[in-house]
Amino acid sequence: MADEVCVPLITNPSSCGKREGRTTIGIIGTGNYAIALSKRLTMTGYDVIMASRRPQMRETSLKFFSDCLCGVKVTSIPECLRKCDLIFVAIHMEDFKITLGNYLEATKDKILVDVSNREYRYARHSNAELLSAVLPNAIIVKAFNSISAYTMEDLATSGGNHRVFVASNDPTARSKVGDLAKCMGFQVVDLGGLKSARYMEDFVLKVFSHWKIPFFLTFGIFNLWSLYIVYVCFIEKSEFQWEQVFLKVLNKPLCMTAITMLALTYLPSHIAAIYQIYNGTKHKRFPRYLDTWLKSRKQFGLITLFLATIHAFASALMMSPTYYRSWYHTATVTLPANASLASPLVIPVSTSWMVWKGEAACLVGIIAFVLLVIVGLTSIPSVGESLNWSEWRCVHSNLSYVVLFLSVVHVCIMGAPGWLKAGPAGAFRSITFLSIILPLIVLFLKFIFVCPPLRNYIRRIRRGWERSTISQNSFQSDAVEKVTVHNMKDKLEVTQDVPGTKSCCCSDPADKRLKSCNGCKAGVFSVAVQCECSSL
Ligand SMILES: NC(=O)C1=CN([C@@H]2O[C@H](COP(=O)(O)OP(=O)(O)OC[C@H]3O[C@@H](n4cnc5c(N)ncnc54)[C@H](OP(=O)(O)O)[C@@H]3O)[C@@H](O)[C@H]2O)C=CC1
Ligand SMILES: [Fe+3]
Repeated sequence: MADEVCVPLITNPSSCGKREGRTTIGIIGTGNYAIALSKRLTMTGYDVIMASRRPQMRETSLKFFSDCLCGVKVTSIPECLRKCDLIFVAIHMEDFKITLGNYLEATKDKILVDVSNREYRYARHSNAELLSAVLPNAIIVKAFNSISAYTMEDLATSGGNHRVFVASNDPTARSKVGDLAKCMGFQVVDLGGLKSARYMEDFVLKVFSHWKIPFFLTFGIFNLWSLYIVYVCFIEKSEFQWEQVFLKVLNKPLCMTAITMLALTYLPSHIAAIYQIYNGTKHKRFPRYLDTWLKSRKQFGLITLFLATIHAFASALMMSPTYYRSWYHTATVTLPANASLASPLVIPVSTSWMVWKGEAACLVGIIAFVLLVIVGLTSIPSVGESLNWSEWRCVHSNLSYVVLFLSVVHVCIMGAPGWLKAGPAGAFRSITFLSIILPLIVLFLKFIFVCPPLRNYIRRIRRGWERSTISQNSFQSDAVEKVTVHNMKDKLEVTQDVPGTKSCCCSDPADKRLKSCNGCKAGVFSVAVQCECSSL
């Protein structure tokens, strides 16, 4: 942070009014955002001039409403533009032309910071570009639009987003505003030219953008499991009463959806690994679906936690021999023979003692749930930031698989006795068995990828090693053979004057990666031959 930019904070309120020699920042507008900005700038140690269309009237009302604006002057817009070189434009986009359109000369070479937001997404031009068109002589910087007035005013306690994106076509102005934002206590992200303002304005209008796909997928999976469970429990077996649908029956698809979502949280990283092994590089982009899936893993995990929590509460509420008969011991009550009973009547009665199955399923379920909560807690930014990289990796790469494994064990304990009774045909159709297929695939992939040959191979790829580079190097180091390669549309022209087998290389102009060439078989290539290139 440059010293000349970052002026000291005001620690003594009596220094208000004695601020000679300090940078003065202008703010056009006297609304909520302008007030919040002026408070933060004043707290940071800047002098502030607010500009209003009716300065006298606004000065009185501002003094009346806010006692924190000591020393902030309210002037007319032309005076503010004359006195300040850096001015925030804290008015609505619709008012740019009508309020500022006449100040073409006054804004010449002034840095105007546009903080405005739009009401709708996907506008053809950003507000900042519009301001730039209204005031072509000014240097427009887009910044602070993602910071609410509340966060701006009370940075220490609001807990909001503290990242300020900055965009401008003028790099000096961009860094000046960036320095100012840093002095105000924000983290700065430089987004380059003013075109980025479109993204900045769109970004604040997105509503739970990362949650849509995970939410709809969860909804779909939950409905599929529910339909299957309703079919099995009500149509096929008539096992339950309709009045049990709210807790006992819905608890099953909740559990199944939770374990499926947990598996889907970890599956994309394995698919990514398969892609990287197939491509022999980490520098090739993943397909769009995988990219989105990888970015949504946190949402998948949090949805799992949400479903698992409901499942845990619902199960705890129903924990009785009435609901889970097979989890409890049964005792027998024998009625002696009498006039109406020829022989003694033996009636089985459930006791409140659990059998091993109930106790084991509860224990494993509780451990899995608590560990899942721990994994979920580390996805809270403040908790995650307190972990170092190894700790974070340990939680998300190892502990989370322990959760998946324990969840599978939990389901197996509940389902296995039934599978044995039902035989292979019945077991394959059971709800418990079907729900662990995907988690087992994920655990199997994890096992494969932690085994040394593949683990080392993926590690090399992720550290930048490329399979095609190696084949190129070995090809180039073979100095005896004279091979000339002409890269033309996936075709290779080879001239070779040494007999024997030669695997040659060519590059694919489309993806700029080297590929192996299968066309060069054994033989003497005394004339140029053409061969097709294919991926390794
Ligand atoms: N509030 C917030 O949390 C955030 C706001 N922003 C952006 O900051 C800007 C200001 O927002 P906010 O302070 O909440 O809005 P307000 O409605 O509270 O204030 C707008 C101000 O614009 C001034 N103004 C200038 N020209 C006109 C005009 N022609 N018609 C009406 N008013 C005019 C007015 O001041 P006067 O009458 O003294 O001239 C008025 O006080 C907006 O572009 C908004 O998108 C960005 C991020 C967060
Ligand atoms: Fe369970």
